[in-house]
Amino acid sequence: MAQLSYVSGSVGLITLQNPPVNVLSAATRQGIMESMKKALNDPKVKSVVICGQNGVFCAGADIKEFGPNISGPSIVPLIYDIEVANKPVVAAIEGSALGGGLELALTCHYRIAHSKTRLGLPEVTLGLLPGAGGTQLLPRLIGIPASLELITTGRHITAAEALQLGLVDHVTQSDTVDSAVKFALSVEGEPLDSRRISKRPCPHLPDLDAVFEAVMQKVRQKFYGAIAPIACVQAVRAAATLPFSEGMKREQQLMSTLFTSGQARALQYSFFAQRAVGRWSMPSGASWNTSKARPVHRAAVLGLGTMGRGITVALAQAGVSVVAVEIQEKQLNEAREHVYATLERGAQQSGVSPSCANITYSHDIQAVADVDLVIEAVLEDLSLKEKVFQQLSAICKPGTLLCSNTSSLDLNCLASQTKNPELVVGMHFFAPAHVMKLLEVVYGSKSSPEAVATAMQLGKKMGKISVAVGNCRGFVGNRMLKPYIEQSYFLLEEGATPELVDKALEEFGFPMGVFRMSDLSGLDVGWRVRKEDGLAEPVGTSGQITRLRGGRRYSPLGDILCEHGRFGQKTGLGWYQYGRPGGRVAKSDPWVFNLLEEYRARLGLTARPIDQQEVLERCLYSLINEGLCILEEGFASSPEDIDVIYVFGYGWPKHRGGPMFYASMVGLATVLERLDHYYRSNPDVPSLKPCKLLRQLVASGSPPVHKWKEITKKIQNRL
Ligand SMILES: CCC/C=C/C(=O)SCCNC(=O)CCNC(=O)[C@H](O)C(C)(C)COP(=O)([O-])OP(=O)([O-])OC[C@H]1O[C@@H](n2cnc3c(N)ncnc32)[C@H](O)[C@@H]1OP(=O)([O-])[O-]
Repeated sequence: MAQLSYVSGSVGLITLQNPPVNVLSAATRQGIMESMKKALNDPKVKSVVICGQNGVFCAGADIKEFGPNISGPSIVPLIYDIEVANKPVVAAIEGSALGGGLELALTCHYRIAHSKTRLGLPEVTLGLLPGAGGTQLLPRLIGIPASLELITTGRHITAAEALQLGLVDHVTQSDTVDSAVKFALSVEGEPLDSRRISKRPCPHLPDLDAVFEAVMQKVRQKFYGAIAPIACVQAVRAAATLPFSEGMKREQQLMSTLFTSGQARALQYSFFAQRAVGRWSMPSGASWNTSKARPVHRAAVLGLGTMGRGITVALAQAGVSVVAVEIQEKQLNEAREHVYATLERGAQQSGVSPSCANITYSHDIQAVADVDLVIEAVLEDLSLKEKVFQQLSAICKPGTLLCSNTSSLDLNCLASQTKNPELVVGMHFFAPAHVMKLLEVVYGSKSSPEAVATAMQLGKKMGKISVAVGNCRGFVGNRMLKPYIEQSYFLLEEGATPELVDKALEEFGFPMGVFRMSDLSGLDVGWRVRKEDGLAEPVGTSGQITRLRGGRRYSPLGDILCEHGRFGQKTGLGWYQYGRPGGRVAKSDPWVFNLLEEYRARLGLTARPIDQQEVLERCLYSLINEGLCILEEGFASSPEDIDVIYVFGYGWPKHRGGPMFYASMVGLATVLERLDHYYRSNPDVPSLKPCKLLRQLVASGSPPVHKWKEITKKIQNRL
């Protein structure tokens, strides 16, 4: 797991060998310890170089080993043996040096990095802090402000930025190990005291208290409810105010609290869940390892509204050549400018040249004739989309994949309009499409595994986290949102205000509560769907309001707002007031309070006090219940799929893992008991009726999330 070899006469070369990313597993730690000892005791060795196998230095501690029973030598003493070594130790960094991997490099006396390396201390994203001395060493090397930024965000930086910050000594474009070995030879015999970072004082900062206070405030706001970023600030403060050994003790204290926290478990679960969704499967048994993706060199985007523009940007940034088609000339010109400006901005931020050359524009649908894949992003109207799919099927070369960005329409209807329904899949992006990480790849009843594999791979190329899901109404994300929104309306009828509901959800950790979010995305979107479904009926002058539609409880409150032209931020009025159309700052609106009072009076409803706990239980547990139904019905293949969708597409707080993980943390029996309770008092709300899978999971002793699949399979086999 770590191998010592001898090069250039006097250099001991220690190579970490733990594929794929050389994490510091027990065996690797043992290997480093033994190799170091051997190299330092060998009189022939005058200097040491540490590198990683296969072009990766080290991705840090082995997250899989985290738990109460870690075996093998612990990291801290191991890497400090390196710092105190009396022979120069040089880190040859390439690929990644992250977390414990960067801490290992920090205890080396010199750091040589390849220009393509990414470095960082991402522990905070796993609910931890850099607990192998990172919080004490980094500030001594690069100063407090830069360390605070890197440690509290976990951001990965380039080698160029690392050089600028003084984190590495030299950046090379050529062979890293060769460069490090040459460098090691050049420093053999030189004094090492000044190279030991722990011996350095932390650079002085005159307004220390003010800096820490400001950062703490920022962190509390930005990572609302997350404990790790706060502990990170506290640990760096220890570096600024205490001697090294005392600072290390403080780091360990803070780390031990985080290590066993529920937030750390949730974030580490999420780390593996993000990777697990790539191992997708379909109910037919087809899966990622039996299906081959086709190459996509040239793609087309059809319809250049907000979504189409974002998708064009994302494709171009991924290096895919794009044909962007918009029938309306004015819209096409606007889109061209918008896409160009977005690419320019993105290029400025990332320091690379913009990818505008990759895009050609056309107002003629025939322009898609020779592309490998089309993403349709026209208006969300079934008959329009059906027509477009008929045209695409006639125009495109044989084998072109036809994808729809629909967020809710039946993919099978679109596929049925084409000659080759097996080539049709959904690619449901989230706005803004070039920013949001999530992509739902939707397979219909005829989609081929090859088509799914291609869309999944293209998503990855675009930097998305792609999740394969089945073709049910609203797919996974929007389907689960429906009962969540429905409950929030019912809560208003019963006595809550938009402010109360939003506060409960925002304190839970959502960036926006349900009403602020509806105002942002536009109330008219849901209204149009409800009208198509025959649910939204005008209240009319008679003032007759029916709260039971199709045998289910229904709240027309959202429809009433739309009838008053209150579509949210874009009209300046929605559940809140925004001062002007397009305004962003939500203010309470007495009009809404009056509406609610009149509405309740008209229906003879008495407002009752509603607390935040009830808001959370009703909104979140009904959403969780829907997620479990989706699993039961096989439209998602694992709880990880659902959790990743919610964290990366719907603002579910990362440190709560996702709805399925959260349910298991709360206790499935509790979720079941509360749903039973609410369903008893609301028998006309089917989404509160606990699903079979939930009952089955509780009856099976509430197994952890990764074991749910066994029970889901049993239910599906019985269905
Ligand atoms: C006192 C202690 C203080 C220190 C704490 C730490 O260091 S905390 C750690 C701080 N470090 C981090 O947070 C770094 C986390 N890692 C990363 O950010 C990325 O993996 C990468 C950028 C290194 C490579 O990206 P890429 O897209 O090329 O590849 P990929 O992402 O697909 O990974 C390939 C495989 O390796 C697996 N695996 C990876 N890392 C770890 C790990 N640390 N552990 C275990 N496993 C890990 C990953 O699950 C996947 O396995 P699968 O699914 O094939 O079975």
